[in-house]
Order: sequence, then structure tokens, then C-alpha cells
Amino acid sequence: MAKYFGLNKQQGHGDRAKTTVLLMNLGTPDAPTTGAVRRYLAEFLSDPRVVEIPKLVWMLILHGIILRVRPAKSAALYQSIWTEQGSPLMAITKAQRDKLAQRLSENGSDVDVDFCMRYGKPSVKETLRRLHSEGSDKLVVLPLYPQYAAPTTASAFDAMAKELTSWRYLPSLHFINSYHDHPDYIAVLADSIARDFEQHGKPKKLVLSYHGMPERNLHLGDPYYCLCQKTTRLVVERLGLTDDDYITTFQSRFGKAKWLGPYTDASLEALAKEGVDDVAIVCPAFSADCLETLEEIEHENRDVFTQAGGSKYRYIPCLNDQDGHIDMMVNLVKPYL
Ligand SMILES: C=CC1=C(C)c2cc3[nH]c(cc4nc(cc5[nH]c(cc1n2)c(C)c5CCC(=O)O)C(CCC(=O)O)=C4C)c(C)c3C=C
Ligand SMILES: [Fe+2]
Ligand SMILES: [Fe+2]
Repeated sequence: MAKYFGLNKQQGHGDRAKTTVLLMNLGTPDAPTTGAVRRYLAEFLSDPRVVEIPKLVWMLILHGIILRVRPAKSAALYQSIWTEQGSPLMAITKAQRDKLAQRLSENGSDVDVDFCMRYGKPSVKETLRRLHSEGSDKLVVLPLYPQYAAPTTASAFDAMAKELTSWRYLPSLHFINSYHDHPDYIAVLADSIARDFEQHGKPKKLVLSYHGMPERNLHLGDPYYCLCQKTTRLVVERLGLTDDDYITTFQSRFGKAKWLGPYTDASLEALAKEGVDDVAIVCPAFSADCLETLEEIEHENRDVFTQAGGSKYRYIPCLNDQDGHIDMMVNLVKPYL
């Protein structure tokens, strides 16, 4: 068998000139069942970019404890957010793909738009091979993580690189590694917050809650924490907020190690106990609503806040397939088309 994956017999050598914008996101289970969640978590949590502890030790913990206990618990949470279109993350990513394709074609760009997921389906490998077989010669890859982080952005690149090492003919490739300070991202995020303030009044505190990661990653040189702080600074400047008006926090802790702080749940509890009983919360690290926003923020943390004495708690949805978010994607990929 040939070592490298090449053109198939139907494909000529000179007729490949299609450009594809490839959206990438994290991935999600196929179904809200224990088995499907176990398969998803096994792939996700075996990624050395996600959990950076010695492989042998981690495999014993992962297969001996975590994959026996967590899938059933997580499946119940997924059931609480599952829709007729499936997992919210999947449904929203499909909508983003469709709207981006439409918007690019209205703008006169002759490009295809596709998407794949880092874990689960559609996989990076199967998507890249299909695009190759369809004659795609140029890829503009947009991982939908606004703030670069090694467990997300670099892992997305790893998956592409791993597949492409076995290819004979590589496409032209542009990989967008971050857009945490892109003016369009800041504007569309600030606008979504401003709309909430107009509709419901300015809260006593705006909570900007980012997905967390082990604090150790920051000390090892991962820029994620700093990029999150920059996003906050630019958004609050645009909204004209003062230091007292907002707080930056980190959510979705996993495992026993110290993660980036302050933690979202503890901060909400402390705010409520101090008498800050009216908050709005937004999750800038998520480009699409998912388990971590719809369940953890919308439900779990609402309970934390109200049980500690808070009364008004508003979750501001992710940018999802809002027009401004799609226009932002157009402007992010345009320079490479
Ligand atoms: C184990 C360590 C984890 C790191 C580091 C991490 C970083 C990270 N994750 C996202 C975005 C998402 N994470 C999501 C779910 C999720 N994340 C972890 C663990 C880590 N994430 C787990 C175990 C899970 C699964 C859910 C669970 O069982 O609790 C999701 C949602 C997926 C969905 O199906 O809805 C997203 C999106 C970012 C941006 C990030 C960077 C720091
Ligand atoms: Fe995560
Ligand atoms: Fe969570």
C-alpha cells in the first residue's frame, strides 16, 4: 500500500482550485446517553493537550475512575439541554456554517464553507479527506475559540497536522489562531451586552465568565489567561464601564488541581452574600451555547447565586448565529480568500 494518501483516479492533476472555509469547534456527544458521552469523553480526555499529566498515570485514573463515574452524570446534564436538533453545540455550528456560506456568497466570494469537530463527528480526518476528494485546494481554518489556548486551538491544529502527515498533496493552508481582540469580535460582544442592559437595565455587576484551565498551564506559557483579560478590558472600555461594574471569572473546573481564578461559582456566591443581588453573566470564550453555558451557567450557577441571596440573574447568550457574529467571521477569513 502507498505510504501517502494521494489523488484518486477521477481527479486530474491540474483542476483543483476550490477554496473552503473550515470552521472547527470542540465537539459534543452523538447522543445524551451514558455510552455516547463515555466515547466522547474518552477521546477528549485522552488528548495530551487537554490533560497534561504523565500518560500512564492519567490512563489509569481516566479508565479506572473517571470514565466509570462521569459519563452517567454528564449524560443526565446533556439530557437537560438536548434539543430536537440534537446537541446545542452541533445545531448552532451547523447554523453558523449555513449562514456564513450564504453571507460569503452574497459578498461575491466563490468559496465553500464546511465544519468539523475536534472530538467526535464530523471528525477532522473524515472532513479533510472529503474536502480533498471534492477538489478543495485551499483551506482557511477558523477554530471557533476567540482566545487562543493550547488545549483547544493547538489541539485543533494537532488533529489537522496528524492527518496531513499522511497526505501526498497538501492544500494551501491558513490557520486563524485567535481573535480575542479583533475589533469586530469586541464590537459584537459589547453590542450583545449593551442590548441586554437596554432591555433589562444595567445590573449591579456584569460577570464575564471564561472557561477555565489549570493554573499551571499559564505558568508554562499558555497565553489564554492574558487573552481573556484583554477581551474583558476591550469590551468594558467599549461599554464605558468602571472597575466596580464588572468582574472576570473562570468556570468549568475539572479535577483536583488549582485552576485559573477567581472561580465563577465562588464569585457569584460571594457577590450575593455581599448584597450584590443583581447580575448579568456572559461567557466570551464560547462562540456557541453548549453544556458549559446552558447547564452550568444558565442553571447551576443561577442556583448558586439565588441560594446565596441573589435575586436577579440574567444569562446573556453566546453570539451563536447572530448576524453580527457571522459578519465578524466574514471579516476574519476575508484576508485569506
Ligand atoms: C480536562 C480539562 C479541560 C480543559 C483544559 C478544557 C479547556 C477548554 N474547554 C473549552 C470549551 C468547551 N469545553 C466543553 C466541555 C468540557 N470541557 C471539559 C474539560 C476541559 N476543558 C470537559 C470534561 C467537558 C465535558 C463536559 C463534562 O463532562 O462536564 C464544552 C462543551 C461541549 C458540549 O458538548 O456542549 C466546550 C465548548 C475551552 C474554550 C477551553 C479553553 C480553555
Ligand atoms: Fe472544556
Ligand atoms: Fe461544566
